[in-house]
Amino acid sequence: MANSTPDIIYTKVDEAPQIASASLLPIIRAFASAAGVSVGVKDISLAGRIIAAFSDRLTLAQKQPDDLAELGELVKTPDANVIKLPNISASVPQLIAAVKELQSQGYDIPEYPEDPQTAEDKTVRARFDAIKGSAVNPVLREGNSDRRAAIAVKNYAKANPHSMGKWSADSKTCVSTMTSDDFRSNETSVTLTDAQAGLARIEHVSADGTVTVLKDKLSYPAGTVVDATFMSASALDTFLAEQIDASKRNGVLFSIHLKATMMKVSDPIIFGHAVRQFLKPVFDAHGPALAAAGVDANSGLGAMLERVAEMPAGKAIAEQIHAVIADRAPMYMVNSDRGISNLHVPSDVIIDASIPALIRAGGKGYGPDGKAADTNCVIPDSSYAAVYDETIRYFKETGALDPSTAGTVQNVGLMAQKAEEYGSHPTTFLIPADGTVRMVLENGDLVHQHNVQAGDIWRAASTRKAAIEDWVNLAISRQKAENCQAIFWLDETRAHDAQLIAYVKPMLAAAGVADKFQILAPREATRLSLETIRKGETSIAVSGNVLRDYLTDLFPILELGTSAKMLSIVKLMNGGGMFETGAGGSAPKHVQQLVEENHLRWDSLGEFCALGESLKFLADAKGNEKARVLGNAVDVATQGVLDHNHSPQYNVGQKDNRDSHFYFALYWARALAEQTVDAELAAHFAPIAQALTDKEAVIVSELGAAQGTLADLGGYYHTDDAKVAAVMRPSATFAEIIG
Ligand SMILES: NC(=O)C1=CN([C@@H]2O[C@H](COP(=O)(O)OP(=O)(O)OC[C@H]3O[C@@H](n4cnc5c(N)ncnc54)[C@H](OP(=O)(O)O)[C@@H]3O)[C@@H](O)[C@H]2O)C=CC1
Ligand SMILES: O=C(O)CCC(=O)C(=O)O
Ligand SMILES: [Mg+2]
Repeated sequence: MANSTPDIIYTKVDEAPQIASASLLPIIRAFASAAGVSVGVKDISLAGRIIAAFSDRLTLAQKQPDDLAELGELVKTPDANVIKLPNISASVPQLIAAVKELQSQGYDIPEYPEDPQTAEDKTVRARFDAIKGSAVNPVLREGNSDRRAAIAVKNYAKANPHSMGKWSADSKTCVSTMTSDDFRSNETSVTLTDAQAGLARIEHVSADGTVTVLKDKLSYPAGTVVDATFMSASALDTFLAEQIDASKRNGVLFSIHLKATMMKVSDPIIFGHAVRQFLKPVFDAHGPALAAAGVDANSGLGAMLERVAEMPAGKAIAEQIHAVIADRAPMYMVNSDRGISNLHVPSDVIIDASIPALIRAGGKGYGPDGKAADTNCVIPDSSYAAVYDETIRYFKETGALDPSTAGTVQNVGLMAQKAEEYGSHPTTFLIPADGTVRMVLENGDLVHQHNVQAGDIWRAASTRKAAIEDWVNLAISRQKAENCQAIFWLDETRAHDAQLIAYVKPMLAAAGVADKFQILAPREATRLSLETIRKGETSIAVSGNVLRDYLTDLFPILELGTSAKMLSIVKLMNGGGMFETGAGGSAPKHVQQLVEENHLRWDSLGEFCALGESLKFLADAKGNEKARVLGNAVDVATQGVLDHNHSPQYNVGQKDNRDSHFYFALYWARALAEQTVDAELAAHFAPIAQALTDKEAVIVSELGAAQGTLADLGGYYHTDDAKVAAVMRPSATFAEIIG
């Protein structure tokens, strides 16, 4: 692969970032080619992954190679230089919608078997399961995470603070979480000794002694931290029922926040419990009929209403559903205009983005009446809920953060080699019958054992020694570079964290930097970090994988207004580099606005930051000095876009993504024309910079004229490249100069 691999791999993804790429990537390729830098593309989109998985059923013209598998190999080599945009981690409703769209385009993709019975259905289902949920990031993230705001971005945010909702001390907004029998409370954890290294299996032993192997041939090297835990279904139901009642009693919106995408096995099941508890009278009255009609609560109220509409007695059931909803506490809405509630689609409310947005708004969510209201934020598992609880308490006490003076929380996140809960998908099980679940090692040691009941969710997760050590070393080097407060967000009273602390403390001591770090449980770390940034100072959060995810949305959304502007570097453990674009997702709402008004408010600042880093990495890795010149000029261009306020705005008629790309190209070309390190590049870009300068008014007017109409993308999950290009490159003048 090495010789034919392009210098940089850009990723084809979904939704807003993919549409933005239709405008940005031609610019990047044109500029890079002037320096002899090749930029390839690998398709990791949801549609692309479905097509690759079922290529055996497709025509030659339709077939696609498995780009994700190829990239998964590449990131394990020192040659890797990947710009990774956010992709859809699909929930079942999204997967079904994508299949339907591909079928309508003539692709012979099978239906998603919701309840596979035959051997063939089970094979199909296994292929879909490999595509479902967070199926890309765990494969590509062969390194730990370094996410922070670049200094220019942070300074811009201070000079141009975003609006923040006001907090009042008597806000009724709160976080509610379980106090027992959840993943946090039931967790056990061990670090495997040399004698314990090797294979492991997970088995279920039913009350009558029948042993069923749930998973075999797990392979753990010595030093791996292996956890196991479960969430009790009955405790969960009791908790949810209480919270649904409490929300009504306290006059607040009911909301539930999960990560049904990334935690693709456990969280859809928990979401399904919430749907069933909220609509308990309906399920009590019609449970068997609903099941017979194919209703799966895990797929949400939206899919349920569709199925109910097809039932003979559907009208009466639908009426009962609406009557129950009317009688309950009002629900936190995804889109009140369209009647889309928190419980409609499991992937609509994703905790890392949803709670920070609510906190940014002063603790308000939107109710069914379209009005902002105080909200009960239900987070069933208590492992990380304290972070949000403490943030909300802090703002109630002290008022909102002021982005014009706030400091920053950076993150060093443990995520390599599918660390922690992140990699638990193949070892998470919905328990079929009462009994025990145990993990047994090759040497016969029984390392975990839990008494479980039917319906409980049991899961194991592992974290490898090499990943942990790499993470601690990254923390040490980042703390040294910033010379600021650094906190390991680890709770010594939690089973898993205690094992990590046993790694962290000796490593810090050996490096002579124990005094530079604190180790604090999430609640205490949250409080101290908020106090630190309120003083305008910097803190580094050194965290596990889930907190990496949560904190790199929470703090950026408070400090910068969005996590889209983050610098997000994955230093791959085998020497390569992966540069993620921002810390946010694929912004589905943005596509809707583009289709309706031909305005794309996606901000590509994350792509600009990643591109600069990728080019400079290329220069270091391959001794390509032209790439360094290009990379340094990217930084100047990014600063120019910020300084001159050319970032996309919210509303139609204002500047959008395409305008920001034009200005990025203009400033990039100027910086290249003006630099004196490489005369050849300066000579190449001088006329381009001149042409872009001369034609600025024409180009801006051509871009502006495109807005305010419907935009045809030729699809949602599997768009038509030519149609998207026509929408995203409406300025003939600009396209001609870029070439
Ligand atoms: N790295 C990855 O691959 C990731 C993938 N995802 C996936 O993305 C999808 C959506 O997830 P969700 O949790 O809704 O999070 P998103 O980050 O996509 O959306 C939340 C909101 O963040 C704002 N936003 C995010 N990125 C940008 C940007 N570049 N420019 C401007 N605004 C931005 C928008 O707010 P507003 O509308 O207020 O402007 C948006 O509506 C899911 O399929 C999820 O699995 C999510 C996170 C990371
Ligand atoms: O992999 C995913 O599903 C989401 C990842 C994510 O949200 C993040 O890394 O910030
Ligand atoms: Mg995230």
